[in-house]
Amino acid sequence: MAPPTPIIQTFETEEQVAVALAVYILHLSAKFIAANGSFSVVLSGGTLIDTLRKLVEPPYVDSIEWSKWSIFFLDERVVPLDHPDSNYKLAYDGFLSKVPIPESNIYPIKERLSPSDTADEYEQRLKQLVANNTLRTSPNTGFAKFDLMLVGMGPEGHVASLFGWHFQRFEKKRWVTFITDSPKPPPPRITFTFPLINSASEIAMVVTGEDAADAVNVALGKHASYGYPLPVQKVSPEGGLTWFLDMAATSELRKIDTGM
Ligand SMILES: O=C(O)[C@H](O)[C@@H](O)[C@H](O)[C@H](O)COP(=O)(O)O
Repeated sequence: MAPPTPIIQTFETEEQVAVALAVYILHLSAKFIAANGSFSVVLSGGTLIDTLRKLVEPPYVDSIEWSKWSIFFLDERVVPLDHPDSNYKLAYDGFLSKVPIPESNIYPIKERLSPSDTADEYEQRLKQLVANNTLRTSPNTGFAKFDLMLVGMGPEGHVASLFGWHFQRFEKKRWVTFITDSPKPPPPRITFTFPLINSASEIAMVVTGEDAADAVNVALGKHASYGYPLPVQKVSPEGGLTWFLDMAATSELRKIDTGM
């Protein structure tokens, strides 16, 4: 079955993106908790965590059943969890420390393993969570089916730690893989693979700021089907895909094509 058509939402400012994202997450949280009694959320690092700031403020923060949430990491830098480069630390300081999600529902990487062992261990943990019905499975792919992934994009179109000319983006079998030469520092990371990402129920692509404008133009502009796809163009979940963009991120997309 063809994936559903993406919904593209553009807002004047990043502040408006933050509000719209909070409303979207609030609705999905209520919907999945009503249906399944739980809500599994996967976080990217980067500016996304700051764009989640409205969710931890009234009225949103008080309308969410945080005890039903579980938190996973789309990609993670292989550093201790209290290291300034850690996505867990970024998420904890900016988001997780401000909401009552039970600690046992938060799934950071295991520290002090090699990148390869860190990826293996995280993948095994996800498989155990599927086996004990904490996570659901996609009947189509056999991969875990997360309720919501919140995905950022780098200026050259990477998502998670899946970069343009690095082989990890082609992985078909693994759920979680590793990279030791990430072009975005720090080099050692683990990352969800595309088959796992695209098994999700809902993905929000949250992209703000002028640095992203060229890649947004490639991904969503009229030449999107030309040439070799950026990693972001391979985000195509079974469920819904919603883009949250500010005007700065769409500045190239909105330029009138004069043919010159
Ligand atoms: O660990 C990471 O670096 C992130 O998970 C990465 O994939 C991020 O989401 C993008 O690079 C966008 O980052 P910005 O929002 O900071 O541009």
